[in-house]
Amino acid sequence: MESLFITFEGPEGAGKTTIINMVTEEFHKIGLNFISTREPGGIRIAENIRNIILDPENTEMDIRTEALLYAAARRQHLAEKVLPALEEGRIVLCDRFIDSSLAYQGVGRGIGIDEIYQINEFAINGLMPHLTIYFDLDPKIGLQRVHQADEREINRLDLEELDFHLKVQSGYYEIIKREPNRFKVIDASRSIEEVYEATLQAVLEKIGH
Ligand SMILES: Nc1ncnc2c1ncn2[C@@H]1O[C@H](COP(=O)(O)OP(=O)(O)OP(=O)(O)O)[C@@H](O)[C@H]1O
Ligand SMILES: Cc1cn([C@H]2C[C@H](O)[C@@H](COP(=O)(O)O)O2)c(=O)[nH]c1=O
Repeated sequence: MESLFITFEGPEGAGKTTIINMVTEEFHKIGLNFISTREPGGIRIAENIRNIILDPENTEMDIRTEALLYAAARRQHLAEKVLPALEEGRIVLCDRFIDSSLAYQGVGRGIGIDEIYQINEFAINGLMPHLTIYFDLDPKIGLQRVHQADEREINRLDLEELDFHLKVQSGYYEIIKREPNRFKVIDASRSIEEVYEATLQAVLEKIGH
């Protein structure tokens, strides 16, 4: 089977982790050759960078430093984990990728989508996802879910004002408008089961299964 790079995007608490775990279980059952990973993180160095970025105590972090740290974590994760898996012909499921930087740093922080793309181009060297699932959810509902979830630690980005998260959402909408063919938008306000079914269908269709 041909390698495929599939990413999952959306606001806080949209259900990405929940649904990726369910898709992963199904992929194991079907016997697909895949890995499931996340950004920022997925490997030791990138998890260390993640801890620095998301530590609620790091309130003094400059927004460009933040953007560069996400890009650095992305590069290491690609070099160490994603690219080798793709080269071996595997499917890669990734919780967040460059679109998070474009939406959060580009629009949420106000640096600009094109500026953030430029610094990330050095990290990704042309690699873009074949399919990106966007979990569409009102950021207010997503934040409520996150604050109610016992297992989820509240990080520095979660603590941003609602206005920041609304800007992030508008950033995602702008990126989707620019590249409509790469995205599959899924209504994430439905039940977990419904969101899972819609996601699985979109992913299997892309894989040709
Ligand atoms: N469709 C849904 N309806 C109601 N609750 C949901 C739904 N999907 C996920 N949840 C719950 O919302 C919380 C956040 O879900 P999850 O961690 O999967 O989101 P996420 O998109 O990975 O969030 P983040 O990116 O902020 O880590 C969890 O408690 C999860 O059980
Ligand atoms: C990759 C990436 C992520 N972010 C933000 C988005 C979230 O607030 C956190 C990651 O936490 P999650 O629980 O794993 O979703 O980081 C970002 O601002 N820019 C990025 O490039």
